Amino acid sequence: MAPSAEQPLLTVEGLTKRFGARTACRDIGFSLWPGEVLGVVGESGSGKTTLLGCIAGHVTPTEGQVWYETREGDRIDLASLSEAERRRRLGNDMGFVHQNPRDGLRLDISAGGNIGEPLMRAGMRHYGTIRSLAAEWLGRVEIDAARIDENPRRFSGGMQQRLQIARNLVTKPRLVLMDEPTGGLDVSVQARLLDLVRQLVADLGLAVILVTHDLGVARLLAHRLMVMQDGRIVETGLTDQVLDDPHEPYTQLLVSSVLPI
Ligand SMILES: Nc1ncnc2c1ncn2[C@@H]1O[C@H](COP(=O)(O)OP(=O)(O)OP(=O)(O)O)[C@@H](O)[C@H]1O
Repeated sequence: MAPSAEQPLLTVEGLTKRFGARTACRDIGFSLWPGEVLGVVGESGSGKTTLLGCIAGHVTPTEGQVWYETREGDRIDLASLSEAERRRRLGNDMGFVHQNPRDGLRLDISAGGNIGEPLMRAGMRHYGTIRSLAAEWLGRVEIDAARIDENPRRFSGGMQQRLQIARNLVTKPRLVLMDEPTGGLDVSVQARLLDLVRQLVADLGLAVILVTHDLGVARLLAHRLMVMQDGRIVETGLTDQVLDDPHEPYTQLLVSSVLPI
């Protein structure tokens, strides 16, 4: 179970996103508590990625608020902040793991550089400390620390994804957004990565919003599930409850694999 806390880390209220005549997200509202893993599932085009983008700041909502409880205890609306202000207030408190690791890594620098860069951005200056933290994090994501100076272009897809995760977690964010983190990988590589993610999330007490097509991934990682259809939340509840005893007809179809997700 997710640890309890007095205040939600994130509260989304009345979030709507329209692209011209198309409404990708409609009046979305939910809260996420520290240490909680929330899975977001639904068929293709249901608005999952748009919702994640609105929280991450990649997409500007048309209406609504994204309240965030900062480390200092302030409640700020991320939807109303400029990019610079968002960076200033949030710092490294929120990570984003892309489906394609190439979107979240720098392929022109070494593996160690990919982990060290966010530390330097956070103000760390001592080269020896940065390098030893990078080596430690390579080990934590099961990459041989001897490969610290290698370019990640030479890594397999699974290794690149693990490096992307290390780059995101090294600065100790409290919230990590994940968009299909195991999407492009072989089944055996997926299983190993899922184990690793599950362990890191538990060890670090991370809150996660996980967008996934894969209900198996959702079952393994998520404490709670939110089912989206046509931009709306149609069902939400504890993961086992939603998957084993879905109440809404749409969720029943989704769980019985009738829908093309
Ligand atoms: N930049 C955009 N411009 C116009 N329409 C968009 C844009 N981004 C998303 N949409 C539309 O918004 C709706 C929701 O898309 P979104 O990508 O959020 O769904 P999704 O559930 O993440 O789907 P998938 O699982 O296929 O990624 C879709 O109809 C999509 O075509």
